[in-house]
Amino acid sequence: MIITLKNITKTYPNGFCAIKTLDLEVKAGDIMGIIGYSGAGKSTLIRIINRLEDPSSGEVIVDGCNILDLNSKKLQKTRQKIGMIFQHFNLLSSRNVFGNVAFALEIAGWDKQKISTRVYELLELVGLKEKADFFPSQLSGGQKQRVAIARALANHPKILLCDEATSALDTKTTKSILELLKDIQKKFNLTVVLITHQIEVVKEICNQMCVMSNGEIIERGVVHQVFANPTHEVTKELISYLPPSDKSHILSHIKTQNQVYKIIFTGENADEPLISDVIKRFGVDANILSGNIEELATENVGHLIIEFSGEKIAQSLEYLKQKGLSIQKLEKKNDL
Ligand SMILES: Nc1ncnc2c1ncn2[C@@H]1O[C@H](COP(=O)(O)OP(=O)(O)OP(=O)(O)O)[C@@H](O)[C@H]1O
Repeated sequence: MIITLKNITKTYPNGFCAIKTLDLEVKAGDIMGIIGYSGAGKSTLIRIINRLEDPSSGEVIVDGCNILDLNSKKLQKTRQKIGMIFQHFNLLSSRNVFGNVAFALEIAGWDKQKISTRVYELLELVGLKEKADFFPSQLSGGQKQRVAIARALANHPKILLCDEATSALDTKTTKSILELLKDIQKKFNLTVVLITHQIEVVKEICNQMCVMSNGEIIERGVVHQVFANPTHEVTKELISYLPPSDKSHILSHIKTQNQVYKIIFTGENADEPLISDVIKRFGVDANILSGNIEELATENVGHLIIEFSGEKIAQSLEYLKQKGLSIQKLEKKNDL
């Protein structure tokens, strides 16, 4: 294990207990997602891993060393092996992109020439070589996070801690930052620990996950196993917020045969077994490719994407239309 937390507790000076006895193990090369609602204790936990926060009791073993035993000089050295990125990027506004990344190397005592080579190497890695002279105020959120990632990687860390790294970003930028994190994890065999309140972040890049609630880990395991069989109510609720799944498999059906339809039903006809009805009546086959129900403020709206086969598809569709369902044939990507 590259990170082991044993019997950790944390009570803040005001007497608030943010972490009640907690154990955590992270294997080298894992991408561990720690998810939970606001106030669960996630930030406190991740900050304990690099001792930005000291626990009230317990042990923090990073790469074989109990970091609670280290004096400040040795701790600083160890921290170079643990990069960190934050929700609000924490860049120095008075320094340009180059200067922000160089800062981590200056502190670590690198010589000037080596700093320059390394900074450009890092900016290349995060796709920002052309922006070396820009100041943080001239960058988008996604670009700022790329600078922060470059800075976090400067000293060749073994571990990268991400504190809500995508929470301030829009969906598309979030995706690109998660892609970048995935790539660099692979490239450098990094161990990544990320905290988030967004379940899609865990789904997108983590292989291991822990769910936190009220200062405790209430569920943990391999991501696909927890998703397949969540046991705790909080986990079930978090997973229920996942947006509808990836559409690539539907696209492959659209390409290979053109009897794919989107069927939309609203509140009043949602409860009738209309699909099994048409299968029986018209002898068609219906392969359900996706389905979801959105609970809107006024009414529930359901979408089914179905691939039909059989002789009487036209009659089946006519029947469903008469029952009040809206039907749209899917012929290309943009129809989805
Ligand atoms: N310095 C502090 N002093 C007292 N209480 C604190 C301190 N920092 C955090 N807390 C409390 O500890 C609890 C856990 O906070 P923490 O920030 O770790 O949770 P979180 O899961 O990261 O939530 P969020 O996503 O909102 O930051 C919260 O109730 C918070 O108010």
